[in-house]
Amino acid sequence: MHQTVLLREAVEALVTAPSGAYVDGTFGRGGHSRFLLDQLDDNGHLLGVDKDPVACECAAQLSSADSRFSFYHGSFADLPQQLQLMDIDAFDGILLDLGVSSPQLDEADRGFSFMSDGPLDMRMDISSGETAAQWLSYADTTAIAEVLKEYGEERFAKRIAAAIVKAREVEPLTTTAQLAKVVSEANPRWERHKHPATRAFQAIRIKVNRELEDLGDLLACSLDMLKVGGRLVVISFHSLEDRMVKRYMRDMARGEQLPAGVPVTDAALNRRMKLVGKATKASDAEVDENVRSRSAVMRVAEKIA
Ligand SMILES: C[S@@+](CC[C@H](N)C(=O)[O-])C[C@H]1O[C@@H](n2cnc3c(N)ncnc32)[C@H](O)[C@@H]1O
Repeated sequence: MHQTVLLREAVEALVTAPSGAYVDGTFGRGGHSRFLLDQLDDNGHLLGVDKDPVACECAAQLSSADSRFSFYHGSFADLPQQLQLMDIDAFDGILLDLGVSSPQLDEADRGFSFMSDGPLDMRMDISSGETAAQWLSYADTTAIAEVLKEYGEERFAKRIAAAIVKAREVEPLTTTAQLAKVVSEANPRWERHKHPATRAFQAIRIKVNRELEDLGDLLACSLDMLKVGGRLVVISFHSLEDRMVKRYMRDMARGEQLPAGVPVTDAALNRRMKLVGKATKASDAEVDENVRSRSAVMRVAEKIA
């Protein structure tokens, strides 16, 4: 089961008009979406989005029960095209609760987990794209090491990448248990409370699902998709995502990203967003109930011009 993180905090920050049009870009099992629909009146609308086919099935039940809800199976990076298909010009709010859901991690068949054995897949959308096993079957040591370093902040990236390439020369890496073993044996650093394959699995998952590219694409077009007064609410679970969100919101709020030649003193005129509150973390009570919420950081910005 997926326990929704920062449920009330995120929805309350997002909804400014009960008859508005909103997006839940990471529908998952619909925890945020259901509570969000409770805040909308009969004229409100919510578009759910998720790459995961299981999320799709869950969303189908919700759309048949509630005509204010519709769903798109695909990436939130495709939102501009989805907006064009709707009879509105812009959204009142966009919510992202990034990363993977607990059912994705818990089901061995999805291949996300080093804790249980399954096929080495790791795709959120199992209907398209390359699996982790496919990528690891041909990527060279440098490419693997770059991913481990950049997306997993893994200090021993080169050593682990070399071990992966050596292991696949003996037999193809097709299961999560094989990968976890190779990585663990090559990793000299065993951190307390952290499996030695945690960083490598996170990195490969981010690569396979193009997670940071999708987030970058969404951020780049989010302003154009929001009404003035509309809000962007993002919950991140690791520093790479949070850094991107923080920088984007900060730059928009400072009026940076000026066209070439515009004096910096005009930056204020170029402000496009204002920050709403400070970064929010889960309360101690929520962390006690749901340990996954420990690393969540929520940031909110509102379009002002
Ligand atoms: C943390 S879960 C969201 C849980 C949800 N808020 C709930 O309460 O049930 C993240 C979800 O986002 C989806 N996801 C991640 N990146 C995505 C992307 N770029 N486009 C669409 N869905 C994405 C994943 O498949 C997963 O189902």
